Amino acid sequence: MPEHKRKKLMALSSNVMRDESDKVLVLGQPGEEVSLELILRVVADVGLVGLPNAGKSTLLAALTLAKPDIADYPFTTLMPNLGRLDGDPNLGALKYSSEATLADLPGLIEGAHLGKGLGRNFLRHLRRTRLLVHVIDAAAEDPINDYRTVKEELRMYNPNYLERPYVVVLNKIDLPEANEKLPALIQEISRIGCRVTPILESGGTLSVKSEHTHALSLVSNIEERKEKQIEDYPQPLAVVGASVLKRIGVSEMLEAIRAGLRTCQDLAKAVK
Ligand SMILES: Nc1nc2c(ncn2[C@@H]2O[C@H](COP(=O)(O)OP(=O)(O)OP(=O)(O)O)[C@@H](O)[C@H]2O)c(=O)[nH]1
Ligand SMILES: [Mg+2]
Repeated sequence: MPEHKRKKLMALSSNVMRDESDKVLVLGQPGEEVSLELILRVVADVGLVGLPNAGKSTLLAALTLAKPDIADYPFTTLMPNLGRLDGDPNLGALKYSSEATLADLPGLIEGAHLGKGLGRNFLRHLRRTRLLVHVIDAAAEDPINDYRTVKEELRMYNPNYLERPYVVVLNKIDLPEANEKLPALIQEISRIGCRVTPILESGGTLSVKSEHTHALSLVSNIEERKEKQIEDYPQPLAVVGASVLKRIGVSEMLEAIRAGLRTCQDLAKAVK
């Protein structure tokens, strides 16, 4: 380095010194240490939710090429699994617009929003989904209670999740205990999300309104100030019985999911 440049450099910095061979050395500055926690959120169109062992991973494997672990014990899935749903071939050239990514999440249990089971960590993965699919083991002792538990956990984590369009799959109908109660379950689940709300009409007469939750905006202020219960959120777009393991009702289920995705697209267009 020419002498004049070296002088200039030394004048500019207090951290400059020379070694024996007259080389200019610039002293290092103290470094900075940072520890970063990066939070990953998967981007999927459809989120599969349900209690452990309901058959979420089996469903993902039935509809996509994903190969998630499937086993007869709870909490088989510890991290979300993703699978790609092919576009609907009936749509011809529009086929690709009907492709979707499905996320199979770990099972939820009561108290998950407080950290029980696998906790609330994976619930964030639902944030960017457009459609939810509730997977219920219809052969379980009390499937309605299981369904309510999952909805309640979603509500406690983020009430917006209950506003999201959803389809309910009553799984394991190959088992006689599920098959027998299927019609009653479909009826009961379709009803939840459709509270019969007494409202005061403008004339002051009391009437009963059994419409979609959004009608609640009409309800008196006192009613509105109360915390929303799961009955006050939208009804399912569809409730279907299936056995994803034995491939019974899978095409009907797929049609319900595709129709749900179309509804989401229409809703998104309407908002734009
Ligand atoms: N009989 C019957 N069994 C099923 C059906 N679908 C899934 N199973 C079984 O139910 C068990 C649980 O299935 P998984 O797909 O691992 O359930 P999961 O909801 O992903 O469970 P977690 O990952 O623990 O939340 C497995 O033994 C499956 O073979 C079905 O339609 N009928
Ligand atoms: Mg699983």
